[in-house]
Amino acid sequence: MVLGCFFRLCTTKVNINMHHTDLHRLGRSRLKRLSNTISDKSYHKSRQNACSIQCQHKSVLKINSLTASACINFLIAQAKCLLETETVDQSSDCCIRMNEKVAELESTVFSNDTKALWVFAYGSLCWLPGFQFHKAVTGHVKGYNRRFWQGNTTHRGTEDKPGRVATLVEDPVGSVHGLAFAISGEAAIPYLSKRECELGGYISQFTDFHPAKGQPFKVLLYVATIKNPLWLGDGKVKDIARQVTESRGPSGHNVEYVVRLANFMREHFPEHPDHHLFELEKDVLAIVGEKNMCLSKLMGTGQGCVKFVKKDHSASNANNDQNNPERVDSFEHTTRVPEKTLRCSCRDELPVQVGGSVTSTGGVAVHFTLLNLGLGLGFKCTDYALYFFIFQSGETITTRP
Ligand SMILES: N[C@@H](CCC(=O)N[C@@H](CS)C(=O)NCC(=O)O)C(=O)O
Repeated sequence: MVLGCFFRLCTTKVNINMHHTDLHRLGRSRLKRLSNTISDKSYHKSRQNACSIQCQHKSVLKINSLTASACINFLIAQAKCLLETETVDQSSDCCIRMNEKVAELESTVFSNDTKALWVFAYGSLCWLPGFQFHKAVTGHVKGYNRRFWQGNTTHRGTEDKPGRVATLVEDPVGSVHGLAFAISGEAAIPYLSKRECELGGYISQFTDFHPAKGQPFKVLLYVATIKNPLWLGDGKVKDIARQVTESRGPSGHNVEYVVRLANFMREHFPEHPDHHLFELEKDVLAIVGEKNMCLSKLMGTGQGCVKFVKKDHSASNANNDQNNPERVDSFEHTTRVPEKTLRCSCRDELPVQVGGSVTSTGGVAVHFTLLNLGLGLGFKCTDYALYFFIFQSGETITTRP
């Protein structure tokens, strides 16, 4: 069965002609038969120097359609980024570079036991992911330190008064703790590309993630490097703190960003203090006090923020095959999911679970699990498609508030 997706890359924009219903139709058959090994079958240099890559599945793999669409959109984002940086007469190089991306993605997604595309969160993504995911685990990446050396004019600052947000700076002996999300759904990658790359100046790259328990696996991380126009670089922590207390953007005050991240790190990684972050938070709160600013106002309403709790695996671990240990320290959404959106969790709770959700791409889905099989019926407002899907037992289908 061919998972056909065809996208023509032109020098100015990327069009995708992906058959949504195909994805869901493919999702209807057992997910295991779904393949998304993507390899470029052919590319050609056209008059417009466009580079078109036809993707066709190469082998049967056990992954689900949500991951497939996340992967396809990741490739599209990569191709768009490549084309924007490559001069137009290098479209053949662009396609060769795309092949490398395809191979990297293939090894990344299929080398982990969840057959998912994982994203590492170390800044606002820890408390404001904003995209659909079906697993979240704690852990760390090596070779970096977290630093507030990236400027921001689209979320926590303005052009006149840029704020400061987190990025990773390379350090051979450094490590940064955070969350890895197994993302799902076609909206996740375009959302992250816009939020992180287009609006934030970050670039995406793969690195190894070391979960609290289990083998390392590849994650996609978004990092702002010295080359991006918003880079502010090193500075005295007190000066950075002053800048933070004077910056506010469309997503809220810069103080909220620092304090929420510090709270997240204290709660989930008490044994791995981030001294740069905690010193910055201390100086920020000192200035807030000196200037008699109202912290609760600076912290905003918390709309969209999520709080993670460690999932209690004791019950399910008891009857788990020791050879197939659950990834412990995994997290699950807590009750910050709005009332109208029920969570459907298929994990060993009741034999029958009914759930409803508004999907992140503007669809409405009713889903229920019967024993270990997840069935769902949904209507996607975006392309007026009625779709039916099944999902593997054990996945927690949650919808971002
Ligand atoms: N990529 C980092 C940093 C992401 C980040 O903080 N991005 C900022 C600036 S582009 C953002 O999205 N902020 C949203 C907000 O401040 O509410 C992460 O994994 O969390």
